Amino acid sequence: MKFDLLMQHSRLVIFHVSLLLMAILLSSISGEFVPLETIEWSDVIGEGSIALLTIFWTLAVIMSRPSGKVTNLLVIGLSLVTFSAILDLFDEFMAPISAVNWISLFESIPAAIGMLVMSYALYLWHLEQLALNQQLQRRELDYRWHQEIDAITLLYRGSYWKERASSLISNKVPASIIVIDVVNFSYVNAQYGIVEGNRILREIAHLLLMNIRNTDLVCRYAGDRFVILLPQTNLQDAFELINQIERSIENVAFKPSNKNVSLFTKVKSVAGRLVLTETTEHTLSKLNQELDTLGEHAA
Ligand SMILES: Nc1nc2c(ncn2[C@@H]2O[C@H](COP(=O)(O)OP(=O)(O)OP(=O)(O)O)[C@@H](O)[C@H]2O)c(=O)[nH]1
Repeated sequence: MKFDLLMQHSRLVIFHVSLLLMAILLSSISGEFVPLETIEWSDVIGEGSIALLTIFWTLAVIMSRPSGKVTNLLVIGLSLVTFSAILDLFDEFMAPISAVNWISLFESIPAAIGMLVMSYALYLWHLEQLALNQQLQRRELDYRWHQEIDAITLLYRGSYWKERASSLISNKVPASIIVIDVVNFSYVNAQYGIVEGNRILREIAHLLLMNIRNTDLVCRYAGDRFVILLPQTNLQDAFELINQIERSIENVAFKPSNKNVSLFTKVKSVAGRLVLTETTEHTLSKLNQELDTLGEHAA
């Protein structure tokens, strides 16, 4: 949960607190306190828990989600349910002072509307999640392991790649491998600083993702080195992909911030087969050695 999101959603916070206060105010002007011995404490615990939990869920939504329609609708729906829950709770402590218990009319209607609004919000959330899953597809092969995500490029780390490659070996799925290294990356760091270097690594990761298919997996291997797993792909297609990747990266003009310059980056790459009879470490180590001895494609 991020507390800065609480500030960013200040209007939603004000809306939720206002409804909460309005429910307390309405309850207090519509009735008078009943003697303690007539209170049903089991009802108080049940209804109080609902009120507290809806407040907690609202806070959780506000502190976890970015601004937008889904967040607004979730908070509006939850606030209406909280409103009804507070009226319901106070109902246990107060007896109506007028003949018509108009408060009870308010008890269920906001909750019903709130549930409808939340159902629509959850439907939109589902659509949003489908779009996010699509974006994630080329970042994860067939299962999610969030602690293995590299914070700079948001790609999975090499260990995840090895895990997925070993799984292909166990299932005897043929595959090709590409290892990519940014040429002269230490120059970028020295010239523009580590923060800009990180940004360029992130941009290169995006370009790599753009170049691969949904069935492929690209991971950050280490430093300025990336590794791609291409299931059911022959070596010729892997070399074709290398060509496309190298061309797409060398044609992009990166713009380091605060400098009016364009930075062109190059990568060098090698491709090989995933060998079903040896460990992924061994195959990768051979490809890394080949990459280290490779003459730079860059000028
Ligand atoms: N900004 C940034 N730099 C990193 C990160 N990890 C490694 N590096 C830098 O990447 C550079 C890698 O250096 P080298 O392995 O010599 O590679 P190179 O300078 O690209 O040289 P060649 O590969 O021979 O072309 C070093 O300067 C590291 O400091 C990182 O997470 N962020």
